Amino acid sequence: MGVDAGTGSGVRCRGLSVARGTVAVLHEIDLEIAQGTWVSLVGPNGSGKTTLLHALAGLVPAAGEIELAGVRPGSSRRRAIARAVALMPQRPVVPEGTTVRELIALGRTPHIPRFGAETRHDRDVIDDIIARLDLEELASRQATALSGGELQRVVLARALTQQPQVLLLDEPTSALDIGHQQQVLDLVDSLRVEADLTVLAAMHDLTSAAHYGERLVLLEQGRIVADGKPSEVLTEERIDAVYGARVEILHRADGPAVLPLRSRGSGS
Ligand SMILES: Nc1ncnc2c1ncn2[C@@H]1O[C@H](COP(=O)(O)OP(=O)(O)OP(=O)(O)O)[C@@H](O)[C@H]1O
Repeated sequence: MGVDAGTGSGVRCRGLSVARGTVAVLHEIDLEIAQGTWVSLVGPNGSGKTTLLHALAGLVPAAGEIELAGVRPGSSRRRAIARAVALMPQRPVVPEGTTVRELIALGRTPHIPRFGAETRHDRDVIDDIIARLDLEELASRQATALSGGELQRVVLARALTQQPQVLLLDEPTSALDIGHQQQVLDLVDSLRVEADLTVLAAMHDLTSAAHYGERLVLLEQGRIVADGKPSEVLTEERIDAVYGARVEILHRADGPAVLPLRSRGSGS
């Protein structure tokens, strides 16, 4: 069965399954994301969020049909995939001896012809993203000497200079303070609007996931167990059943907020 035409620059997968060794990690995932939409991917530790993002990016072998922005990770050329799709990994690999600017500039690689050099346009894209993430003061530093939160913003900058049509984010704010969390999520959202970018972001903070994603996809043990508007997916009963967590959902105008509750009898 082929993937239907017409995903535009969105994401579509059908029957996506991934096995690690003999263990099935993702089971027949069907997912369709319209171009320009932000979908937040949530689920407990080990539910398969990273594996799904890596399978969509073509980094792990997967069975099933996958198409992102018109490319198929299993059969398209690496360069074509890299022009269409950027992944911000949870655990970035930083080459020794690389400055922050050099690391960010790597995002332009798929746009620079082989044996070619950075053009004025490439430099403008890099400078714009560096400015929008307030990274100017870090630009000449060694990337290996950054704090966890600084590195996370630099790795996002690299993904953004790639100017992808689909952006896959793996817990993009896990190391960031609350101010930088807002800065990063607001920047991604404004780029989504400006460039009609499609965003799939694995996030543990359910409130942020609900406020930025117009849709939430909830994974549990490698299967999608809920997919819909944040207010539909995030119920107290479901969070208890899937995460084993007691929470209160606060219904706010800009989306549900998830308040963890201290268990009765804990503390003094
Ligand atoms: N290379 C691997 N070899 C064996 N098992 C793996 C491998 N990579 C992932 N897994 C297993 O696959 C399952 C899904 O892992 P994955 O990292 O996708 O989950 P996750 O939802 O991103 O988790 P977290 O929220 O903890 O980051 C886990 O049980 C994990 O141990």
